[in-house]
Amino acid sequence: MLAGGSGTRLGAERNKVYLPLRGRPVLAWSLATFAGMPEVGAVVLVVREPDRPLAEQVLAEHTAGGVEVVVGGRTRQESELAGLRRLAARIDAGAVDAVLVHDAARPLATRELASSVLAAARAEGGAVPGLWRDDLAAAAPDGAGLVGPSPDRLVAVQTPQAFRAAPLLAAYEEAAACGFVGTDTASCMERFAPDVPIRWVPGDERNIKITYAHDLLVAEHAAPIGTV
Ligand SMILES: C[C@](O)(CO)[C@H](O)COP(=O)(O)O
Repeated sequence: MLAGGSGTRLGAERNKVYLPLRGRPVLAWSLATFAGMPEVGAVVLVVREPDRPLAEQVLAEHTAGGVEVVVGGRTRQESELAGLRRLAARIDAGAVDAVLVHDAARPLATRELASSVLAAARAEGGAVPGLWRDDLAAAAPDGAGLVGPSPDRLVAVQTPQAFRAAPLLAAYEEAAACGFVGTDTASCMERFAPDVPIRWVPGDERNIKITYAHDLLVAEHAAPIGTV
C-alpha cells in the first residue's frame, strides 16, 4: 500500500492519508480493507521517512498489527519498487504469488473490488479496475492496452491493481535500471512486461482518490464504507 504522497495538492500541512475521515485516519480505512481479506497475506505499507511516526501511530491505534512498514522513494515508481523489494525473498521462494498495489488515498475501495482484481490477476497475469468515462474521450488513450470490453470510450483507472508477483518484481527492477517512472503499476507492466495480459475489471464509482480538499468532503458523505 502506497502512502508516500506529500498532500501538496490538498493544501494540508500533512499527507492526506493521515487526515481524519469519519473519525479515523484515511489510511486506517484503506488498511482495514485488506487486513480482513482471507486472500491477503503480508501487507506492506510504503511511507515517507518523515511520516514514519504518524504511520506507526495509525498502525498501533487502528490495526491488529502485522503491517510491514517500508520507506519509499521520491516517486511512486520508487515507492512501489521499495515495497516489492520487501517481498522479494518471499516472491523468489514462491511464497507470494500475486501482489495487490493500492493507493492509501483510496479509502473507499471495497474488499469485493480487491478480491475480483486479485482473482483476475491470478488467472490472467494482471488486472486493473477502471471506469469507462465518456467525458475523457478527447484525452490520451491510456486504457488502450487493457484486455476486456472495448467500447469507444476511455478508462479512468483506479487501484488496487494486481499482478503475478514474479513478473511484477522483474519489471520493476528492469524499470529502475532504465530510469523509467510510470504513473501506475499497469503503465510499468505495459512497458516492461508486455506479454502479461492486463484484464480490465469494472471499477467502483465510490473508489475515489483523496487528492483535493473537496474529495474528503465527498468521502465523508459517500455511501457507507463497506469494509468495517
Ligand atoms: C494510480 C492512480 O490511482 C490511478 O488513478 C493514480 O494515477 C495515482 O495518482 P498519484 O498521483 O500517484 O497519487
